[in-house]
Amino acid sequence: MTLKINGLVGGYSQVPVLKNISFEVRTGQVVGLIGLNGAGKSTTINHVIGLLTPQKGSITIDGVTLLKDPEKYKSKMAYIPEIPVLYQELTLREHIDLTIMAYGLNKKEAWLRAQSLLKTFRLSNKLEWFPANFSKGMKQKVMIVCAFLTEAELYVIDEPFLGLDPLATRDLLNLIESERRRGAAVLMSTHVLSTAQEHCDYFVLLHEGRIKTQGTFSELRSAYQNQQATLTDIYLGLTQEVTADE
Ligand SMILES: Nc1ncnc2c1ncn2[C@@H]1O[C@H](COP(=O)(O)OP(=O)(O)OP(=O)(O)O)[C@@H](O)[C@H]1O
Repeated sequence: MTLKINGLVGGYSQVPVLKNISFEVRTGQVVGLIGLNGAGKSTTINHVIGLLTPQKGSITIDGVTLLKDPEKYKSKMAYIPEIPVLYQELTLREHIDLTIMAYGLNKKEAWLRAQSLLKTFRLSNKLEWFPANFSKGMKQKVMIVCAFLTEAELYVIDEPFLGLDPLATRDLLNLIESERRRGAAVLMSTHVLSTAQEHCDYFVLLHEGRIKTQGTFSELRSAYQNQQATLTDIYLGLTQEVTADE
């Protein structure tokens, strides 16, 4: 699987927030989309999931655009939004059934995976609960369970660690790693740079809708001319550089 973003110009109505964005996410890769507030991370993700249409450039999954074959494009992807979106009138069990139906999964196999995910995220005894009864973190865990039970080829995760407790953060990171080993690709935006440094193997640093730099951590360190630099050092260095430029 290859997600290819090529020369993307995009954004909202007439305002092109993103200016010529190009990067790729391949099978077995965890790519971190890093940037300051308002850099364009969520806008990029909204283009990838098809909420926004490119003004210029293209986004393809294995050569297919959303326009050309929406079913094929979307079936390869599972998305976890920054703010959980759940159906108030559906129980946790019904959310899982709905996901199984929407992705055309084998019900028995998918429920086996769901049971294991529910156990991991300590939700096994809450199958009959409605979203109104869940805390913010629990809602996020429901989104995680539903996304990961699909065994997607590509996971798109917007700010995955906000609102998760340390135990759930660790469990999500373990899950991402095991899915990566299975052959899935992950694109995630995050501000938690220490975690990104440890768990992503490629980084795209956005600033004001442009890619400031991209590469593996060792490539970023080389470009920054400091082999001891942390991702936070590089990020802050980039910010200062940008501020100084202005
Ligand atoms: N619905 C919208 N309509 C118009 N402009 C928007 C909309 N959403 C975001 N923007 C603008 O697009 C730019 C990029 O925003 P985006 O949400 O992609 O940033 P981000 O990197 O995800 O930031 P954060 O870390 O704060 O979530 C900002 O200038 C923002 O004001």
